[in-house]
Amino acid sequence: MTTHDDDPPASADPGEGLPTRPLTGRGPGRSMRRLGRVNLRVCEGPDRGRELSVDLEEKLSIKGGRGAVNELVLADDHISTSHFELVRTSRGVLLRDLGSLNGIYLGSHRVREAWIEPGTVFRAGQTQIQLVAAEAVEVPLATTDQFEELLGRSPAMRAMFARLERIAQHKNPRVLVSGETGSGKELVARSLHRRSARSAGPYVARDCATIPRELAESILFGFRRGAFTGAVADTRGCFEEAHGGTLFLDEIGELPLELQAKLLRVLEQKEVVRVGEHRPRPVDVRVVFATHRDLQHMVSEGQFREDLWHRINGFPVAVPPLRERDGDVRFLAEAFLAACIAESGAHRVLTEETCRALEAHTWPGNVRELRSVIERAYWLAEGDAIAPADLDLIAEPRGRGSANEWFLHPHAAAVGEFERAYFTELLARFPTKVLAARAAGLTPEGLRLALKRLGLRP
Ligand SMILES: Nc1ncnc2c1ncn2[C@@H]1O[C@H](COP(=O)(O)OP(=O)(O)OP(=O)(O)O)[C@@H](O)[C@H]1O
Repeated sequence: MTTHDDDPPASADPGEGLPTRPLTGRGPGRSMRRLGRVNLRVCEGPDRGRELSVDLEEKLSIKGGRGAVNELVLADDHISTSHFELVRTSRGVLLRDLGSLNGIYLGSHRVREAWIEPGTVFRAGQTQIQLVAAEAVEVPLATTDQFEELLGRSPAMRAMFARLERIAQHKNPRVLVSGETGSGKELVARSLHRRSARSAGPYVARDCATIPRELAESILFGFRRGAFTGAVADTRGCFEEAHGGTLFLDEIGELPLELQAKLLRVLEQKEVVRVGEHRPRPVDVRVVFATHRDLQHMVSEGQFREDLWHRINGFPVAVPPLRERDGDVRFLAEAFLAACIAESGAHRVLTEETCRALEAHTWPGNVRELRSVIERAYWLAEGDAIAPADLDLIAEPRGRGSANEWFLHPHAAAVGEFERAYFTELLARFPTKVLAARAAGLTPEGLRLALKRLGLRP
């Protein structure tokens, strides 16, 4: 996530390297050791002898498969286009099957995912690959527990703040923010804008998942009066609205393929052509993209343009899931509670037991879920102290409790819990919300409303 940013990432243009400035200007940055460079060697199969060395600090994961977009491109016919990945986690290197046809094997065991150590050999198709080394690197940490509106005191978040600080100073970085739903991607974009030299300019946010397909081009690039039925006046698109500032394009993976080509042109030429016009209009916009999907995987599957992926992936920022932020649940809970008190005046406190219940929870809806749990508990609590029962949480990891455990909770809480687990899993399984809605037997609007009701999506 956070890098020694003196070196631009491999996918960035020359000259796009991040400036080497102090991290916050509020004292020297500290650092932590985190998994960094990973070396792989192909020891058996058509690519035998191939070696790969990747900085996981920058790349976050290494993918292997036959598709050209993988870091480790393999010629083995028994390997899928997008076969496996090695991911940096707080526990080490996680090997994960990406839904391949023939699977991955550790010895004779087929595994879906496993933590592997240097020296481990795994097999994909007829190819054997060894994790030769996994080295720790020193990662700078911000010395504050806040980056504009983003709060966090865990090392994972302070490492991200340090990286954001450097990106914010950059003239025109291409930032791709990834992270689970509700983890704070939009807040990253807004905070980057506020910290940048463009902060006096406009900040415009658009969620590509909610733009109707037939209107997408005119919403992004604008249209001329009379260009289509209902186009009653010349109208700017969001690129023009964000001129001089920042445009945040959320859920970029949901943009239809034909529009991805047009978007790429706009990014390269820095000008838009409104629907119904021919005249290009210059736009000076810093675009921050976000996704909760694995875009690289989508590229392998032909669902996302490879050239656009390279174009937008200049500076990847991975927002860690809340469950990987040591100490942040309590810190954020107290901050959200303080905001409720400031707004309505009634004093409440979280008991020690309540804090422990919050920390035991896995937070599939991440910070958004935590925020809505605290806000709900604040209003439901009968006395000054917010008790664990006011949280309406089930202590077991979501969706994995046995049927017997569901009966220990009131019907409404159990159903809500099930629904949150169901929709979180649904979103993780399908590349687009349209497909997710279809699988759930809902309209896209029905899905949106359900997610909103459950506090899983805006
Ligand atoms: N680090 C943080 N500090 C304070 N508030 C946060 C933080 N991260 C997220 N939030 C709050 O959590 C909610 C969800 O954040 P946000 O909308 O940025 O998430 P997201 O990842 O963009 O969600 P989605 O995937 O649904 O688009 C917002 O209310 C936001 O203010």
